[in-house]
Amino acid sequence: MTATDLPRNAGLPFDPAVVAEVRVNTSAVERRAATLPARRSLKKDHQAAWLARAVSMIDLTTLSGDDTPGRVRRLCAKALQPVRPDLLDAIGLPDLTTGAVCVYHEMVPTAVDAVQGRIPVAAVSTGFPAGLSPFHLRLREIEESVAAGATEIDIVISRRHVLTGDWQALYDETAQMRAACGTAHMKAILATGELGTLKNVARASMVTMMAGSDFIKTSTGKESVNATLPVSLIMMRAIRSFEAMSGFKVGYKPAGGVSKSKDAITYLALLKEELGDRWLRPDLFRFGASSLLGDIERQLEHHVTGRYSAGHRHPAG
Ligand SMILES: O=C[C@H](O)COP(=O)(O)O
Repeated sequence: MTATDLPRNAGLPFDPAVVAEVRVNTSAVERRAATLPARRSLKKDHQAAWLARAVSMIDLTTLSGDDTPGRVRRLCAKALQPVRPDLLDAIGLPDLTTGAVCVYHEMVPTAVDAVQGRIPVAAVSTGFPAGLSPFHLRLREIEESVAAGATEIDIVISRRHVLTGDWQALYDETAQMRAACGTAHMKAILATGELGTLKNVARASMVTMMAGSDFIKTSTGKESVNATLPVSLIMMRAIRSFEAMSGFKVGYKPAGGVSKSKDAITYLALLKEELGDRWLRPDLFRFGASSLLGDIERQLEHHVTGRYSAGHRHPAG
């Protein structure tokens, strides 16, 4: 598990008033998100350091039907040494690893063996990505992933509970999943691209945090719309409200489609502005990404040598 000095989110009893009070000004959110990529709240001179920071917060992911132990071992090797040592030396950084690796349940033993406890192994459990397998089997899958050595579990919520407004059912389901995780940290994937409205994203964020999620995460990477800036703004503000209400800091994980260094920097700038510096650490922030690392390594090489090399020289897995 990632080192942290923070208490885990113990959750709060379900309170329908919290859901009823959620307000979202969609056009203001969209306007603010649209201005972000152009702004420079992270200084350009510090870009290499920010990119290295981003690497330390990647959940390096492979979630494909054709995953093999060989692919997962390569992914883990990359996660343990994500940036070439000569580049790291040149930017004056010591050791660097990604935040975690993220794999399907069946690949957990391979990943656990490959990372040798140096970084956490996260498993997507609970019938990922649709989350429509029988509920008792979803709980069982969590328990088996934890027994196999996963110390982080990325669960998927039942989108229908959001779409039908059954907030109590969403709370109960999430709380039972959190209990099944035991000491493993739980990231609740909202699949925001399937929730219809930003207001639903805000409400689902509050309910899954009340139910004890350690992180809230945007997407499986399999929806037609995955992480976006407006959704991130909404989820970060929900995290801020939840902290004000409960005293607990919950982590944030945008996932799916974040593949460029400049996008990663934009997310970090938003995070810094909305939640502050404490969130800029792997215990409170992760990128769920399969190809972002390759682009960051290219940018770091450019920073050091002034040249770009071909993307295939920096394979992500
Ligand atoms: O959680 C992680 C996502 O599945 C990765 O999505 P990506 O392949 O678009 O980076």
